[in-house]
Amino acid sequence: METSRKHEGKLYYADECCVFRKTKELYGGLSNMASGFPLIVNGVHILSSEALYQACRFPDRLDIQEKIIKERSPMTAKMISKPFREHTRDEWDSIRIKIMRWCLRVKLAQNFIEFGRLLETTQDKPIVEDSKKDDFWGAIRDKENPNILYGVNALGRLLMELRQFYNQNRYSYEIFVVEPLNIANFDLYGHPILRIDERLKFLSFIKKHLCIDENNNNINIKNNTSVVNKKQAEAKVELNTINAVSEKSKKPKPKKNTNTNIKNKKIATNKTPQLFSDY
Ligand SMILES: Nc1nc(O)c(N)c(N[C@@H]2O[C@H](COP(=O)(O)O)[C@@H](O)[C@H]2O)n1
Repeated sequence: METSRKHEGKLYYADECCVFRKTKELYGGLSNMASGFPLIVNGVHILSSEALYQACRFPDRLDIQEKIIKERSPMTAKMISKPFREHTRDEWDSIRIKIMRWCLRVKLAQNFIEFGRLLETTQDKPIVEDSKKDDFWGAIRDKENPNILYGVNALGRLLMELRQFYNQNRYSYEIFVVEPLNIANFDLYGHPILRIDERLKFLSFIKKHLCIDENNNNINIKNNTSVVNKKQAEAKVELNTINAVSEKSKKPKPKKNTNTNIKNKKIATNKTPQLFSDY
């Protein structure tokens, strides 16, 4: 159970990580606050993973779920839930990581090209949500050295876990089929949340963007302008640009850990296991 363990904070060097705060920044799409990654659960259209996560707090309150889901802005969806926090389901703190992991899996299954591409651009670097005051979901900048962030970074860690899952299971059944969580009252609008199965949708997406010549069994990408192809080309250009920029901006590392507040904190690098696999 999450509550029985203390989550360990980690120290991150921003210049070695993929950091996101604002949704319009390079890695902003990793934030639950990002729009452009719509979801459908039990046939209900939900505009962001934030709205889905917040709605999961209130399985017994259809009215609150509806208020959250009908909000256009993800941030407002979170804010609108605040006055109702006392109605949050009882065991929330012990299941919120599981719920967030599930929300991210749905985001990937239903936005495979866009979100997968974004995960790819993070290579194998630590992913960190740069937060002003939330050192559980994100990590907070050190006042003396803003290159240093410290926090549990739960969202960043779940995204790294998802990236690993994506790299190991790309185009597989597991990516496109997301089972509901095995917890009581995992409900939306009074009905149990059902399995999400995006296989047919993804297949028809692929078919739409391929020319299938059934006479000689050839499969061609339409005029080289298929969405998949174009996105992959764009991702390559973007990655090259990121690499070029980070090569250019290689500068001597700032002095590390001179600040006594952070001296004994664990430093996270891309070699540090930082997943939540046991939850
Ligand atoms: N207040 C706020 N502003 C942002 O810009 C954020 N990215 C977040 N963090 C996100 O809030 C969600 C969790 O909220 P609660 O645990 O219900 O407070 C989660 O998506 C964080 O990533 N918060």
